[in-house]
Amino acid sequence: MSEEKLLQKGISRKCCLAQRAGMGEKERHHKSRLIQEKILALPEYKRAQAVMLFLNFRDEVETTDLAEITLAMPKRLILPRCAPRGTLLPIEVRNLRMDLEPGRWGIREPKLNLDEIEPSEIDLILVPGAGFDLRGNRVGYGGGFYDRFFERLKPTVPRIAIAFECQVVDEVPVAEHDVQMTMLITEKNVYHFESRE
Ligand SMILES: Nc1nc2c(c(=O)[nH]1)N(C=O)[C@@H](CNc1ccc(C(=O)N[C@@H](CCC(=O)O)C(=O)O)cc1)CN2
Ligand SMILES: Nc1ncnc2c1ncn2[C@@H]1O[C@H](COP(=O)(O)OP(=O)(O)OP(=O)(O)O)[C@@H](O)[C@H]1O
Repeated sequence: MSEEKLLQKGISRKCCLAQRAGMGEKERHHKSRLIQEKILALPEYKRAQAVMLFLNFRDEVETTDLAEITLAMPKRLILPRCAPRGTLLPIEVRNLRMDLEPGRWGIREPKLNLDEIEPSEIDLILVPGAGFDLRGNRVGYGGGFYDRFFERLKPTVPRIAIAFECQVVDEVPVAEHDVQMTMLITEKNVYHFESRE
């Protein structure tokens, strides 16, 4: 990635995260609930048998209840574990109280003794991010974890980003490796993106 692109991404990330950090606890909780309701109503979610979700850390959209609901449906719940060199391991979780431990950065991650699944088993992936634009571009925390992981999924798997409306900006800088989102869910909207291909 070019020096300039890296710099642009850094600025965009900081800007979006500052917006998100400006929200109060109550506001975040309320908006997270609205986002969860929108996800539960999606045909893509209803259809999916195996859902890859993430558990929120820092001031992200809260996803713990959605994880519990997914297990209760019952659907298969897959959570990411960070591994070296920007790799995400998809691990199946059956019990949120028993199966998690704090990983790098304090993110709640599946324990390593649990089953790692094949990415091809995933029907739907819910994606975190720092900022998004309305073309489906995403900027994350800069680890490149998700872009690398998307390459391992079936191309038909919907990539559904979750964020607060305040994380949506006019334009997010894009690099060659960046994979476009299929949808973005905020507390206000469900955005569908057309594929660039
Ligand atoms: N809830 C959740 N889980 C997730 C992600 C996420 O965005 N949200 N990730 C999405 O990819 C991965 C974790 N990615 C991360 C990448 C960088 C940093 C981070 O704090 N980086 C430092 C700077 C670099 C470093 O220390 O190596 C920083 O920002 O201060 C944190 C998480 C996998 N799990
Ligand atoms: N598919 C890929 N193959 C090789 N390198 C990649 C790939 N995706 C990202 N990278 C590298 O990873 C680093 C971070 O990329 P980028 O800034 O796009 O991450 P991000 O999308 O913000 O992070 P994350 O997905 O962890 O939230 C860059 O140096 C980039 O070149």
